[in-house]
Amino acid sequence: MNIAQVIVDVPAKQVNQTFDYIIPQHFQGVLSEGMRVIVPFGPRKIMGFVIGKTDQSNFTRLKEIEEILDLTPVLTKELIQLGKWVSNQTLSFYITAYQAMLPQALKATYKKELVRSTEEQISKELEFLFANKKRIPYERLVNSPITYTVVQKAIQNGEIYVDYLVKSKGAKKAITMVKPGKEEHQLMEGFHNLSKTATKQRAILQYFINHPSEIDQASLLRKFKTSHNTIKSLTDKQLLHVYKKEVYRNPYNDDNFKSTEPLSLTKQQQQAIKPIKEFIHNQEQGVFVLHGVTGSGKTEIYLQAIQDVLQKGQEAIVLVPEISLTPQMVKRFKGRFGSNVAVFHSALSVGEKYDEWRKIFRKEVQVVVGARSAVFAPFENLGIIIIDEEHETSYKQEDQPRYHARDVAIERSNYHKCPVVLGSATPTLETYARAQKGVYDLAVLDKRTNNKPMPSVEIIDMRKELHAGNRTMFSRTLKNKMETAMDKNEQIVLLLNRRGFSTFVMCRDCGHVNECPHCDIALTYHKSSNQLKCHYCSYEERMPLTCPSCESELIRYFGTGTERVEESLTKLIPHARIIRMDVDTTRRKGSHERLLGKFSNQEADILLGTQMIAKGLDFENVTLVGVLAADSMLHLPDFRSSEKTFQLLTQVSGRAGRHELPGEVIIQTYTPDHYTVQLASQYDYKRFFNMEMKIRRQFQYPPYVFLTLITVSHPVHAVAIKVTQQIVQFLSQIIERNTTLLGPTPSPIMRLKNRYRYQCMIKYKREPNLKEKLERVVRPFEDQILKEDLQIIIDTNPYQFM
Ligand SMILES: Nc1ncnc2c1ncn2[C@@H]1O[C@H](COP(=O)(O)OP(=O)(O)OP(=O)(O)O)[C@@H](O)[C@H]1O
Ligand SMILES: [Zn+2]
Ligand SMILES: [Zn+2]
Repeated sequence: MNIAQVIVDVPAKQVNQTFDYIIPQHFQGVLSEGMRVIVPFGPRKIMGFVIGKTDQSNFTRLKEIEEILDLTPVLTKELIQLGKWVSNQTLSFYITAYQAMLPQALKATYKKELVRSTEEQISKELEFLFANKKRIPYERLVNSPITYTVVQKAIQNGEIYVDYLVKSKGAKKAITMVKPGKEEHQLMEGFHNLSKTATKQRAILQYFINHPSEIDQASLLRKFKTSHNTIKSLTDKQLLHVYKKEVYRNPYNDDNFKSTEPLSLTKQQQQAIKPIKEFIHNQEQGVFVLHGVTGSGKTEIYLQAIQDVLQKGQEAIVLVPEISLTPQMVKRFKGRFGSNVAVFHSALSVGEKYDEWRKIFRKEVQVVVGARSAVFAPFENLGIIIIDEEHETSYKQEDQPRYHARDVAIERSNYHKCPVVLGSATPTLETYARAQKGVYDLAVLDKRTNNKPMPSVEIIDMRKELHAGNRTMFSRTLKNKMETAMDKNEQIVLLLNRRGFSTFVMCRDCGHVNECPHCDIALTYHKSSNQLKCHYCSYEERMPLTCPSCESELIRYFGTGTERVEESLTKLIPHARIIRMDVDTTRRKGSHERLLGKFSNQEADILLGTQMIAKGLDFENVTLVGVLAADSMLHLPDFRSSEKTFQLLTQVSGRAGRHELPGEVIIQTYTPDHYTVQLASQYDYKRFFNMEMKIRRQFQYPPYVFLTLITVSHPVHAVAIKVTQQIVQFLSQIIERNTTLLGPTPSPIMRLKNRYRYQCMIKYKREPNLKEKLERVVRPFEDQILKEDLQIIIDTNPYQFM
């Protein structure tokens, strides 16, 4: 087996295959599948993954592997297979799939350098450029006045050459440590030999005589208020030894978590966990839907199931949505399993993520809690995969590879023969339908663990408020209830359901709306900076004083951003202490935690925020939840808009009355009779499911059919249309008779970042070889994609339709 099959780091259709390389003698015992290597590719050197080894190649004149980047494979055998599967499922390149499975730190970076290969005199310009160095960065040449002809000639004469370097991004963190370099009696001897005036050296040596163990250099220097020189004098005498020690960055200080014991389960919890435990015990694959109302103790079930898995010596993956990966959540897992838990969170730095990954890689932890990509954790003996809030759309990656973590989890569970648990108070229709059909097992928790009823919900018709002359965005009922709650020192959560509308600027005279010059979308007004921003391409401009179209001065902003709500709330209840949480106030690292911490310490009465406050939060003192504009996303061009609204209303209602104090919910809406609002207020998931399924059947949407969305974009309008037309035409010839083809239609946001976007949708029940058909459809455009900035995005499980 002296030939390696390598997937190279070039995401392009033409190289989406393995390439054969000879494994040189000195690597033969060492190199194995799953390792990263450096290989020559054309004139360059690039990174690649070895995914197979063989004795024979169909190609002659193979090149040799240049270097090995790992001594232990970073991809397990299972993950190599899984990467192929992901790439096939999502129609993405192998290299893209493999890279999505690994921490960013393991991605390669490339550097070009100019190297001098002769001691002889070279041309004056080049001598100057090299300035006595043997190697210089290529950029120095690019930024110099030297012509390429001069360089080319020097290369032809063999005076210099271009070298391509490949590096791993990942930096292990190392700190400098100091320890005694000799036995105690020798240190004593050294101490006596030191000059009386070398007080610092004496003090430090005395310290090591008393504490003969290692200490990090920084603390040592601090302790003795001295410099490196003191230590150097001692190491020169070999009395001390200085060395580097690799450490993990520790974003979560494990000592801060109070350890918790398993709770004794309620009857319902016991019933729910029993079959899961059996599957764990029998090493059986199966998918469990844990349908439990908010506060019903789903998390405790996860914890106790994991405990069984750990006792068997196996490992567990827990996926939670990005925004509910709060310190509260981490605390619950670390509280139970201590430092046996790695945490994957997008707020971690590249280095921190790499460290968490290495804990798994080196088998130092058995549990990982993390957002979507944690589903690829390189465990080799998985005993359970849990997906909390399984309905969350953030489990779908909206970039290549467009995988859904749920599908990956199920694929992995087949390999490991272990259960998957999908937990939610509002499962997706797809998941619940499968549970009803018996494809998945269903466990139900319909009571809260505190045995309190779900908080009562009152729907407020905002049209009536308007008729009664209330022009604020707070109904009279909500205002009164907020004041009552504050009088009792209780706390309030206010959700502004903002998706789908924001604060835009309009001229009252001519109706002109300020739009982004690159996208077909209104600009959003940001009060704090007095700027208009595009939320899609980050274009920004100052808020104009007059209308750009008619020069009227009556240009105003409309809509309800969180900033405006905060402002009018302050006017309405001047003594309210408000914490606002939205993308603007939580951008900085740690600010999310800080704001929640403040609210939890009751330093504020009202937590006002967007979607990000709806999930997972558990505050004892919250008795009132208000939803402003509950219906704002009901009318988006997305067949899941009702489902998403139902999920959001249920989630946010679940934040009230979770402990001793009873809770209350106020939903403000302009469509009080909509079945989504009505059924959410009654916590009637079953009826909502049935209603919504009827509609899905009538209009032929998932779960009755499967969808594939093709989006074509190009800077030239006519090209985008034409290509989409051609695709539709071609597709219509090869798809099944019962399959529906919609389009070409302009995407809901037709122009984005100066690209025109058209789409077509395939709705099908059975479409054999669809992936292959899609590839065939795109093939004629490959040249245009490469050379003309044409983009064709195929999503075989779309969640975004804008
Ligand atoms: N068996 C039990 N006995 C007593 N208390 C319990 C039990 N199980 C869970 N709890 C407590 O009940 C509360 C709600 O439980 P948990 O947060 O697990 O519910 P959940 O279903 O995950 O809620 P949500 O979906 O709203 O996040 C927690 O404070 C938890 O500690
Ligand atoms: Zn105007
Ligand atoms: Zn824009």
